[in-house]
Amino acid sequence: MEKRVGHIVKWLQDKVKEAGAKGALVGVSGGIDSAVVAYLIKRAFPNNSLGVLLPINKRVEDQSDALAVVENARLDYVGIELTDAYQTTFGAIQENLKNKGDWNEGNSQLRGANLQARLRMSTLYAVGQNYDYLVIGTDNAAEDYTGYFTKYGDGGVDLVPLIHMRKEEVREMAKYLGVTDTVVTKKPSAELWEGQSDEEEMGISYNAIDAYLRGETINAKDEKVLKNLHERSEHKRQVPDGPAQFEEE
Ligand SMILES: Nc1ncnc2c1ncn2[C@@H]1O[C@H](COP(=O)(O)OP(=O)(O)OC[C@H]2O[C@@H]([n+]3cccc(C(=O)O)c3)[C@H](O)[C@@H]2O)[C@@H](O)[C@H]1O
Ligand SMILES: Nc1ncnc2c1ncn2[C@@H]1O[C@H](COP(=O)(O)OP(=O)(O)OP(=O)(O)O)[C@@H](O)[C@H]1O
Ligand SMILES: [Mg+2]
Repeated sequence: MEKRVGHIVKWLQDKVKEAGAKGALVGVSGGIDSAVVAYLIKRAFPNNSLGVLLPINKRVEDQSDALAVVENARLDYVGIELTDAYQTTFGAIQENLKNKGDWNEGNSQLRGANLQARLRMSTLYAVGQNYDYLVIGTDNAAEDYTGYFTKYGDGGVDLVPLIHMRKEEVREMAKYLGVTDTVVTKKPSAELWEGQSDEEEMGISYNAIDAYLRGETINAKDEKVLKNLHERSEHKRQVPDGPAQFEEE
């Protein structure tokens, strides 16, 4: 495991150097993926790394798991509450679309959730440029394959060090790095709404996704769910499409 950690750490150092940047930052949620990245950037850039706590509808001091992560990783950090920014922006969208008679209540929870992820992304870039740090993403292989992330939200980052790691491998690396049991064993959640659970929302378990990514056969129902998630999210793994170059006849 030390070699695998070293491989990613060296890669992070090379990429940051190549970009002419000074270091790296990550949004720390209190979940396992960002905890692993927090430890990795601390190793790669001991004096030029930052954890950013971005609570929405919560106080920084109430993000106890995220605070424990940065403290245990000895990672410098800053907390920025985005509750007002979120409520003002989503409130203005709602008010204006309602006045226009076009407000769609149907998927408003999901739209609000995606706005939260994108406000976090915008904040991370603004903080990153302050320090000349790159923004490090936390997407793992399972999230990438299923498209379980917000396009240009938590998916809007400069580097993705965990992208080839299954959830089980992230867990193993977390234990190795010294991430606390509370974080390692916590049920994966985007925490974009009360009671949200990755596995319930996706309709498939990380164990089944990991098994598929290991090349094993999974049951037909899981395979169908997975195939559907993967196909529907293909656009998130591509650069935006454009028409073919127009040629005058
Ligand atoms: N074929 C296509 N070609 C080009 N663009 C296409 C498209 N289909 C949709 N789109 C665009 O993509 C948008 C939909 O994608 P997107 O905005 O990502 O939204 P969507 O995939 O609907 O939702 C994001 C999912 O990721 C989950 N999530 C988000 C953030 C963090 C985490 C976490 O684990 O922490 C999880 C969230 O709970 C939700 O299930 C559409 O509104 C449209 O603009
Ligand atoms: N409150 C928050 N403060 C800062 N960053 C956040 C916050 N919530 C989410 N993020 C960012 O969004 C990323 C995506 O969330 P995601 O839930 O997939 O990862 P995680 O919370 O680290 O792990 P898990 O998937 O096990 O919950 C996080 O890793 C983190 O970088
Ligand atoms: Mg989470």
